[in-house]
Amino acid sequence: MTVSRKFNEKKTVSVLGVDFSGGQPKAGVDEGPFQMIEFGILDQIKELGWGVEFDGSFPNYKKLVPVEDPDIGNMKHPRAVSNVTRALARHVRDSAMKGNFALSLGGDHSIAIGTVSGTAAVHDDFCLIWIDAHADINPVAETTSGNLHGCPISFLIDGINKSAVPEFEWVKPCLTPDRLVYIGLRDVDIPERRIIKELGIRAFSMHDVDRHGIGKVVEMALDHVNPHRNRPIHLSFDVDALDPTVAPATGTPVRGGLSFREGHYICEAIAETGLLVAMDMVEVNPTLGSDESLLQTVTVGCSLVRCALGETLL
Ligand SMILES: NC(=[NH2+])NCCC[C@H](N)C(=O)O
Ligand SMILES: [Mn+2]
Ligand SMILES: [Mn+2]
Repeated sequence: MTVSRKFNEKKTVSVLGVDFSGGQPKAGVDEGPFQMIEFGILDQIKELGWGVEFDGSFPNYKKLVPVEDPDIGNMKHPRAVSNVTRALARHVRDSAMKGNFALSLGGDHSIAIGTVSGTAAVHDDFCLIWIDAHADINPVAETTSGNLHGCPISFLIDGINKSAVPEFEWVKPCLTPDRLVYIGLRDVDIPERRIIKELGIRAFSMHDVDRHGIGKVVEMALDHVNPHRNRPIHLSFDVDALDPTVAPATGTPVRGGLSFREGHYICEAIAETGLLVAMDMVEVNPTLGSDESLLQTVTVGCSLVRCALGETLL
């Protein structure tokens, strides 16, 4: 049975700028939200007919980064990631509670520990659509890089991290494997492959995009996580899902990614469902590469957000 539910009736976006880079080693990704705001994302959202709630003094996440933060096992900056994502989870939850669309501008992808937890606190039957070159589901005991932006989903699904990390005890597993789907994968680590297989997580790699075309892939992805089109959707978009020729300014680029149109198509098709309640736009690193590649990447990040808010729907 298809239950019709209405989201976003308020048509208001809470914009959360997450100036955080501690989930990976390259400085600059914390500048992502400033750049997108400078580029005019707030006015662009208003022009689409949405109200915008934005706390201009957002560069507060950095303040939550402790001075001393030694590794725990292989994990780098664990307390910083925990503190920031914990605060962010509350902000996203409070926004969702008000009936707002929660737009989180990163920052590296570790912030999804917080954004997804925040969505889950209000929309317990949500599904998660993860657009990325990477699977970001490394168990913290098995990450070889130790960078927590490669691990966020391992905290969100019960049983992936075998032993509890006290610093992250606040994170409640809030997602089931059947409510997660990936699109764009092409650089997946060995432990990640095992988990995807073991848990039966549906993953559409670039190979699948080539084979079926993006239209069919998005349809299959939605049929899987949202068969009755009644679950609220959280979209977590890592800009490195796009091909590096389209989005060069990012910390872990991987060749052979989504085209400009494929990336935008995903956002448009999800917007069309009317079920999108939250979005993350992450891994935009304006300090990597030339001025031109910075502008290109910030521009594409903003236009993906606009498409997810319905810009290109007639
Ligand atoms: N959000 C990202 N860009 N993640 C990249 C992760 C790369 C690699 N799998 C790692 O765990 O280190
Ligand atoms: Mn990635
Ligand atoms: Mn990612």
